[in-house]
Amino acid sequence: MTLQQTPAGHPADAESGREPVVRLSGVRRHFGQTPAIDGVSLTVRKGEILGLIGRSGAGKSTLIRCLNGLERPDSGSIQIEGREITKLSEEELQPVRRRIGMIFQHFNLLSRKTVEENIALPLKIAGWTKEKRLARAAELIDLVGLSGKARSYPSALSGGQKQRVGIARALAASPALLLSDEATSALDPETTASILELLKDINKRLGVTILLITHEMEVIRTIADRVAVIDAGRIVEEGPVWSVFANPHTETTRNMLSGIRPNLPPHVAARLVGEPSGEAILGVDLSGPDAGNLLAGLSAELPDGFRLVHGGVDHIQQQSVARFFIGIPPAADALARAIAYLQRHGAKVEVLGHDPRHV
Ligand SMILES: Nc1ncnc2c1ncn2[C@@H]1O[C@H](COP(=O)(O)OP(=O)(O)OP(=O)(O)O)[C@@H](O)[C@H]1O
Repeated sequence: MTLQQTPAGHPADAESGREPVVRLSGVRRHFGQTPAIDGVSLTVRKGEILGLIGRSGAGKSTLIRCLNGLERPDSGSIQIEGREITKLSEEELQPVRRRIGMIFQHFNLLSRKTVEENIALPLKIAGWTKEKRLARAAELIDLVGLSGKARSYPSALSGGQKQRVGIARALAASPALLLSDEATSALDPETTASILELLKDINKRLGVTILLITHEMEVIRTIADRVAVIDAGRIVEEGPVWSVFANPHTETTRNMLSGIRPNLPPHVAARLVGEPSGEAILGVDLSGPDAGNLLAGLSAELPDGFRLVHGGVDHIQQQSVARFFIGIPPAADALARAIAYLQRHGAKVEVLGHDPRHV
């Protein structure tokens, strides 16, 4: 069994003590026979970053539209800061929408307005005076690292800078929730990293709650506290990011993780056979403080040693998450000893087959 420890002081510890900003319960939305959202229950708590990940067509956009009242669910409950929104009129929805700041994949900036005007726009709509709007915009321009760009137009900005304007605009009216809809999907890896760092920094410094919708696990890995996986309109898995990475329970999650989690190299997998012939190839998963020392201990346990085929130790939310593929030589009791040792240390072990090339 893989250890399921929660690191001391991690946000997940305090989760139950924090009030929900968003609470969905049994939300359904069908389009004809197609269930876009099929009974989703999900809570985003104050101050956390929840990553919602799913493939194209999984139901992410429909969920966002239900959250900001653009779409009404067929059934179920949606609460924003404790207020049920599913039955509200258009007019009653306005103040609720102002509690949600949104950032978009293509930034949605007004090209004829300057950076400060774009940022101040939600405040103009909310009735702030010009003086207050510009003071708030100046504060936010500094916060998102765009000092000196107040009078620039979007066309003079890079993609990353445009998204910084989008973030500042979303934060202008101090929303309860920042809803990020594929906000880094149009950016290169380096710019993505800097935008995610900014979001994390804002979350830490201002305590802003973030719901991050993405189809990229790397985004979740970089900044989320918890992850929920959506597939065909249902939440199929949910938990602290390190825990879901260490021990994904569903095929959907494993597929979404496949690009960033070590896998047995295909050329090795192709030559594995079932009958004991040559090295036994083991898949080993372990998370927690022992993960980094596991192989050193195994080598002391096996007089003929073993072969590291692939894998390593990852560090997610200050947790060590190890995933190795190792070859155990076909010596007398080596396989049984290796499995006993690994399981004694809490690792999840799977015999994947035998490699006749290594005898
Ligand atoms: N207005 C609509 N009319 C009919 N079907 C719809 C409508 N909106 C969404 N759907 C269907 O609902 C399902 C979920 O779609 P949705 O757009 O919410 O997924 P998604 O996860 O956001 O996908 P993507 O990442 O590609 O935007 C899909 O099968 C889609 O075809």
